[in-house]
Amino acid sequence: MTKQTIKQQEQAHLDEVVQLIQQSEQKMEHNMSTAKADIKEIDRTFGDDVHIGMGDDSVSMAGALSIHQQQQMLAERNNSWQRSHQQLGVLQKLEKTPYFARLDFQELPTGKPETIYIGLSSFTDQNNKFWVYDWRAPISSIYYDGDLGRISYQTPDGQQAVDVHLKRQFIIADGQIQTLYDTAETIGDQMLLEVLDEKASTQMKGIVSTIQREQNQIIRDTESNLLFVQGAAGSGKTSAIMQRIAYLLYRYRKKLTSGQVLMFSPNMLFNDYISHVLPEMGEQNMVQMTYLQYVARRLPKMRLQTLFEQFEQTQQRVHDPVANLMEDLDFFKLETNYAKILNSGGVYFRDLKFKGRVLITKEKIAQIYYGFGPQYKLINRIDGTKQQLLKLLNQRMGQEMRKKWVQETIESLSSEQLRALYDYPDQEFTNGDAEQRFLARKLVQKAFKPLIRQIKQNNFLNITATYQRFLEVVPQLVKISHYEIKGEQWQNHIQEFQQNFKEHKITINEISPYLYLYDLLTGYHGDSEMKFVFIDEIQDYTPFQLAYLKFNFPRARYTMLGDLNQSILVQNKTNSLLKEIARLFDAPKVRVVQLTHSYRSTKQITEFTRGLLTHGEKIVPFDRNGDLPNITVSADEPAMSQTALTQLQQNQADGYVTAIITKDLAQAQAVYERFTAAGQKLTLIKSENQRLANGNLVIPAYLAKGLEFDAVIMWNMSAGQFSEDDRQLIYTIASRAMHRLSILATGTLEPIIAQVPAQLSTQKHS
Ligand SMILES: Nc1ncnc2c1ncn2[C@@H]1O[C@H](COP(=O)(O)OP(=O)(O)OP(=O)(O)O)[C@@H](O)[C@H]1O
Repeated sequence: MTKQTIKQQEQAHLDEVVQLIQQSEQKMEHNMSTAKADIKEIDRTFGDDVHIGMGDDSVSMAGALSIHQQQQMLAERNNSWQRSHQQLGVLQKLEKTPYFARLDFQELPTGKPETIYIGLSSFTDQNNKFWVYDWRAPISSIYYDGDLGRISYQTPDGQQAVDVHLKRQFIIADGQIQTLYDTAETIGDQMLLEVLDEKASTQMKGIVSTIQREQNQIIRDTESNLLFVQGAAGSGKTSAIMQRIAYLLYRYRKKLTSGQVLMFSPNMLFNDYISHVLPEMGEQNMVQMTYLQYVARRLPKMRLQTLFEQFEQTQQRVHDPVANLMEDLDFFKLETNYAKILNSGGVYFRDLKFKGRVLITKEKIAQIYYGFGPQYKLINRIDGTKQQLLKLLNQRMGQEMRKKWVQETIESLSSEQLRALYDYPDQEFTNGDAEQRFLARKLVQKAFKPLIRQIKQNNFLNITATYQRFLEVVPQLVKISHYEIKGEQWQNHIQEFQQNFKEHKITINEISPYLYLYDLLTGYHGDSEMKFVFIDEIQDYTPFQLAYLKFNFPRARYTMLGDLNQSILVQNKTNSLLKEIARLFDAPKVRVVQLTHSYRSTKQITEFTRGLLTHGEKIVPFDRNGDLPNITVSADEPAMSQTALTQLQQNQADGYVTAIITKDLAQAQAVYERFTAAGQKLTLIKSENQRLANGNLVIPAYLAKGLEFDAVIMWNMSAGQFSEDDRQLIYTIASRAMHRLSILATGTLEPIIAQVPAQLSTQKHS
């Protein structure tokens, strides 16, 4: 059959499917309008009935019954409307692109030949005939996993073998087949090439139709408790986890809600970037947060270091042994063990005060807390203390009732306020004294309420003093010299913590151990509702933070993704990170997947960026061609600006949107000002709270994390700007470019860039 005839036949099939989808849409619209009319009708009758029932100030029995029935009907109709509305949304998407692949196969050993089509979601007609299969259905996995021939796939009843005869891919737009490929007849992946050649946008794209085999393992993994994905820049880690979430929501659809899936992402800008992917696939978004947000909301009165400050600090910090210790898994363990010591001493308390007076002293509280026997755990101790304190408070009630303020308050109350204190109107008392006592008790009870709340919320614990004490004894618990920390350095650290605390500030390194100690003391066991936790850009987390997350979501299965070549916030530690994390999980349930292919950039850009790394051998570029990266070394800054401007205009003429990426915010700001003064329109991205704008941007490196752009201009890659520790930062910046990469410098080029083999780029001076 000629390609043309095949296309005609496929178009005829597509037309049939589109028509059926349209019929289904009409049915949904009809359902919606009936539901709407019913709702209106019920509303009207509902109103009438209430009116009838209101005759004697209370609703009659008959009225009440029908109201109840009608409310139920109303809810049912509303649900029906909602359901149809949602299904209509899916159908409307499906109508434009009903499917992207066709498979012809035969179940082995004795099945009949079958043909199925695969799309974003399934579509069945009135007779329950499947016209389109959801890409997440078990059978669809043969599209992603296999070539032609014999292959088996996992069904709910076990493995099923099939013989695949045909695997056809389609690009369909608005119900028309643009192109189709039979994968056996193409070299490389044509469809992938077409998709990757497209322009970047401010929203991440779904990759359902071109998921690669190595990515599919990640998406469909249901066995691992820790799935650790190491992948080069642009290898589709983030894309794959978005698909994985959609897959899990489908696979466990009755048991898992999107609220039980949590994703930690590098910054909020990135959250915005990926926020459309799941809704596009007809699923709700998971819960999304940054680590900073997660910990900061536990201490709302403290000011936590921002991402910006954290980045600037990492830049300045050459080698900080104190931070190295505090970021370590050993420190987490040390703290865990310290909790045992706290059973015999070391917990500090606060006085419980009432109207400026100390009602229960901290010494008294300590006596209660440590009065429980050694068999008590911290959680029992705190519970026991709470109970005793509440009891004590109750005993103090009698004393308090005799205080002058009580009598004075009673006298000052209006008769209305007094009435509000009685249990019921016209309450009777044996005599005036009894009434006075009753009122006094009521008043004191009311006044004690905040105190009771404080007790229940553990406010009698002095967590800061307890934490500080912990820091003080650290040198007795561990040889800090092993971490190259001098006694004096540790003392300085404690003072810094104290000083910060006075100013209501806390650093990112301190907040996790601080909260962990609080959790240990109060017996918090974490949120066991969360079923799946995803952590993107894992290389920017410390082992301590990861251990703390694991503690917070003890029943969750974890997917962690990262590129150990791209760590920009944590230095020196990345190689041991995986080993350290794996120690937190059961070895048989840990799976490590390496993604080696890089899809984002052209072959030329990937080969160049690979050259920036000392261990970049494992990165395999996708065979998509473009210009060699161009490097221009200018004599001075004005010349560099001019080169940037010319490049920007060239990119624009070629239809590429450009991001100028700078080392830090100050430089981004300077570029922005200079370009705006020269009349060039540019958006400055200076905070993660911003939205990504369309058009050309200037953005500091730490905010460009995880994003991608048609063209990237790396600003000021001059010698002296960076240190050897910044190799990963430079790699991260360069690997944001999809189609074109330009590198600018003044004077001498940064050595890390200069050592990349000369044939991988073009170079000139200006
Ligand atoms: N299977 C695929 N089909 C089509 N496009 C893909 C596929 N895999 C990755 N891509 C594209 O490659 C680009 C990079 O993907 P993604 O951002 O997920 O990579 P990443 O590994 O998270 O990168 P980084 O670590 O550099 O941020 C995106 O444009 C994505 O759409």
